[in-house]
Amino acid sequence: MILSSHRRSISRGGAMDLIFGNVVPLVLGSLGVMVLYQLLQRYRQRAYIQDAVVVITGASSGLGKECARVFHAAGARLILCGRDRARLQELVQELKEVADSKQKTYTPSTVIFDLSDTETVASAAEEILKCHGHVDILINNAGVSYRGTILNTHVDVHKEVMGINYFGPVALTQAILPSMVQRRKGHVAVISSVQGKIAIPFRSAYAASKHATQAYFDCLRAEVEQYGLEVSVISPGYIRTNLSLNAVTGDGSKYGVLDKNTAEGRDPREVAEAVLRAVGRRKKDVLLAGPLPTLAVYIRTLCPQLFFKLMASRARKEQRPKED
Ligand SMILES: NC(=O)C1=CN([C@@H]2O[C@H](COP(=O)(O)OP(=O)(O)OC[C@H]3O[C@@H](n4cnc5c(N)ncnc54)[C@H](OP(=O)(O)O)[C@@H]3O)[C@@H](O)[C@H]2O)C=CC1
Ligand SMILES: CCCCCCCCCCCCCCCC(=O)OCC(=O)COP(=O)(O)O
Repeated sequence: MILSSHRRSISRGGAMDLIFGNVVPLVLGSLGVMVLYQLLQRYRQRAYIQDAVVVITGASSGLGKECARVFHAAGARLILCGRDRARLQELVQELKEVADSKQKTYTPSTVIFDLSDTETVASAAEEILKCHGHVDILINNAGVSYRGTILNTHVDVHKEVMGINYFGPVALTQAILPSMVQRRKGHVAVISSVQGKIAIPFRSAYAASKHATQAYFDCLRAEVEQYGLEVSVISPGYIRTNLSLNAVTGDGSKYGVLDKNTAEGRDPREVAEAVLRAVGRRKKDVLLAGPLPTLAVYIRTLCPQLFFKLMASRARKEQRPKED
């Protein structure tokens, strides 16, 4: 009896030795490595953005405006683009007044142009390049959404949405790209959408433009890696902005409604911070969405038949009240 209790205490002692001698140092060591890795990542992210020349399209409102605020606070030399000179100037004034003792910040420049006019996009790109002689990071953010049934949508509306969301960013990217290739340095980011990965009913023009965006920038990433350039496709879910208010409908008129999904969407500031992290960490493809849209993306890939059924039932349900 005494012997067996002695053996038990020896084996308990052995287990304690194992835990304190091996497991605890291993766990603490791993935690330490993780913390160090995180600190290093944060340092690299800060260094990447500080002093970088960052172009943001659609900076006059919503996510673009918040991106301007967070990239400015992170020390970027901003070039803010949009159609509305007065609203961009107001933002520049606001940013000028924000002084941070810890971070060196710069007064942003502005370039005014309409993305749907590809002729002016080329001259706008020249103006952008003249600001600091080069561009480090181009963030293609501007965009417009759409509401309507395919049956009642004029083909010109599809062209309008593709013009702003697809051909505009393509024209701007291609006008700036040669200078990035020449320097063997540069980063092109684009704000796509969950709808660049799945297509939902009554969003044909918008979802098509975002799918095209995803495909174009995936091709670009593959083609420019050899020159040391980075490409990030960022795909958010609903964000609390004016996107639904500004959406176009099938006849080309403005939708003008703040949808419930948009009103209850993520805070644009939070999304802008996630964009800063994604760009700072040179992420190639980021889905910034909740569990349900993320599940929908997986179902579309792994079980397309189920996805198509779900979308058809969604279309029937959404249309019923309007028809009644
Ligand atoms: N809100 C959401 O739920 C989501 C948004 N996104 C994407 O985020 C991006 C930003 O949209 P968000 O901030 O939400 O919406 P907003 O409507 O608030 O902002 C859109 C911006 O795009 C600019 N823009 C629109 N048309 C043109 C044009 N022809 N030429 C130049 N600029 C133009 C607008 O400028 P102006 O002020 O002159 O109209 C505005 O600054 C878009 O690409 C959108 O698809 C992605 C997922 C979800
Ligand atoms: C048996 C399992 C069932 C699981 C159900 C999953 C199906 C859920 C469908 C979810 C659809 C999500 C759509 C998300 C759309 C979105 O976030 O879009 C972002 C935008 O770009 C918003 O633009 P909009 O103009 O549409 O407001």
